[in-house]
Amino acid sequence: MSEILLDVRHLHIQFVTKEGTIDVVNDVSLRLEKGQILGLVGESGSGKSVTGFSIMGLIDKPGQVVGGQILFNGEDLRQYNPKQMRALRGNRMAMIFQDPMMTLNPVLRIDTQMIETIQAHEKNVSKQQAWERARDMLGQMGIPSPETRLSAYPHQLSGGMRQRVAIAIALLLKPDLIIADEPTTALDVSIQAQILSEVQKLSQHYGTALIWITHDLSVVAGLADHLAVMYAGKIVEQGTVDEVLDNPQHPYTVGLIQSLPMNNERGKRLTQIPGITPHLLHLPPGCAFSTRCPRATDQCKQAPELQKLIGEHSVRCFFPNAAHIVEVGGAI
Ligand SMILES: Nc1ncnc2c1ncn2[C@@H]1O[C@H](COP(=O)(O)OP(=O)(O)OP(=O)(O)O)[C@@H](O)[C@H]1O
Repeated sequence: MSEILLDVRHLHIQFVTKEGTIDVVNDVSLRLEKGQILGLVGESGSGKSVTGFSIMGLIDKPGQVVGGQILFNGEDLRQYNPKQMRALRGNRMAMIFQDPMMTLNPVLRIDTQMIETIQAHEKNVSKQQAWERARDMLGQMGIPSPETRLSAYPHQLSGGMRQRVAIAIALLLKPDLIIADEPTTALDVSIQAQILSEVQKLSQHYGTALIWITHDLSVVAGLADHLAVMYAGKIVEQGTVDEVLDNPQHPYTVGLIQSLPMNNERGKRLTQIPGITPHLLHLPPGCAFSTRCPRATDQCKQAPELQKLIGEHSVRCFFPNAAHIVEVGGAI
């Protein structure tokens, strides 16, 4: 039987700004089994990072989780106090960021940082044992001559190496869950591909589940088992990678897939989703995508619920691509 690691139910997060209260994440539900990889995809500002931060208990004023549940190994993290959350972070769950310096301390050598991470969470591990574990983890992250790199300071490493070290630190305590917020976006494509493949191998090896946040569908297409597509704070489509990519139902997902370079003919301009993401304070009534949507009708002035389709697939649209779908369930 599969074991559910993370079960986010109807998450609702608001930011209070001078202009008004904004629902930055609204009715987001996500499930992740142990060891699974979920790609959380959407344009800038769609609420992906805020969702990730809320799972880690890192939402701060003016933001607030105002509704929903975040169940991790069956326990509701919204009931945890800051001390309990700190113990969980770094130990059972970790986060990696676009900028590895969010994880790394610029004035400490890599070995010091890695040994401290292990010894802060595990008693009875000697310095030598911790050093060996650090060395092995750097090696597994594809870092050549890890012994030498361990005595380096972060600024002595390239951007790609720094990110590998940050990922190695996140993996050191073999957490159940890592949330990766665009960690390869700033790197060149070949280094990005190497890092993705190493992370995928290590996640399988250690049974670590991953939420990989990205605006780039092509990054997660070969990495994730499941995809959730966000638009303006809501999940508009989710399912297994094959369900979503082979059979996209929401017009926004269709647009994201069509705009991938691999789906465009050489020499032609890239296909783009028309229009821009509306500001969250000024969303159109009903479906937030309706102003950019080729399928929109008057009905879309009402807000569609997430509808279950076949398998694990679901979509938030009155007019999914689903002429062939025989069994469309009720709202989730
Ligand atoms: N401190 C803050 N105060 C007010 N609004 C915020 C704050 N942090 C985030 N937001 C708003 O929350 C919304 C979601 O932001 P979030 O960073 O989660 O988007 P994203 O999909 O991860 O995009 P990006 O890839 O640009 O980070 C955005 O509209 C953003 O303006």
